[in-house]
Amino acid sequence: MAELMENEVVRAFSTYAVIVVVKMLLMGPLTSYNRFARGSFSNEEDVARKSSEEKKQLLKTHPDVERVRRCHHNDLENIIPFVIVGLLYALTGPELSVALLHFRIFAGARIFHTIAYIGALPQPSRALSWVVGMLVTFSMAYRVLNTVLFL
Ligand SMILES: N[C@@H](CCC(=O)N[C@@H](CS)C(=O)NCC(=O)O)C(=O)O
Repeated sequence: MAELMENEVVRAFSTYAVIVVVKMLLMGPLTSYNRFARGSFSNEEDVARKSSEEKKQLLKTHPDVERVRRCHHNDLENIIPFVIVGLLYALTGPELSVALLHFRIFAGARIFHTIAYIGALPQPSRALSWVVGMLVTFSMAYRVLNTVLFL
C-alpha cells in the first residue's frame, strides 16, 4: 500500500477522490442546516418535544431541503462511480498529465454542478457540468477496458 502511494498517478487520484468525497459528505451537514433554518423535518422523533400544532408545521418538506437532497443524491450517482473507475484507471499506469486532466476536470465539474444546483443557476449550466463529469468517468472506463479487458 505504501509503495502504491509512491506512484504519482495514484497520489493524484487519492487527492482528487478525497476532494470530491468530502464535497459530497458536506451535503449532509448542508441538508441539516436547511432543515433547521427552514423548519422542515421528516421523522416524528425529530420533533418529539413540540406541540401537535408545531409538529404539523415542521413535518413538511421544504423546496430548499429537497434541492440539497437531490444534489446529494446526484453526487452519489456520479462520485461513487468516479472513485471506483478512477482507482482502476490509476492502476492502468496512464500518463500523469493525462490522468491529472481527468481528475481535475471531474472535480471542477462536480463542484460546479453543486454550485449550479444549490444556486438554482439557469440551465444548461448544471446539465453541462453533469455531462462533463460523466464523460470523464466514461473516458477512464474506456482506458481501463482497453488495457485490461479479459472476458
Ligand atoms: N438521476 C438523474 C439522472 C440524470 C442527471 O443526473 N441529470 C443531471 C443534469 S440535468 C442532474 O443534475 N439531474 C438532477 C438530479 O439528479 O436531481 C435525474 O433524475 O435527473
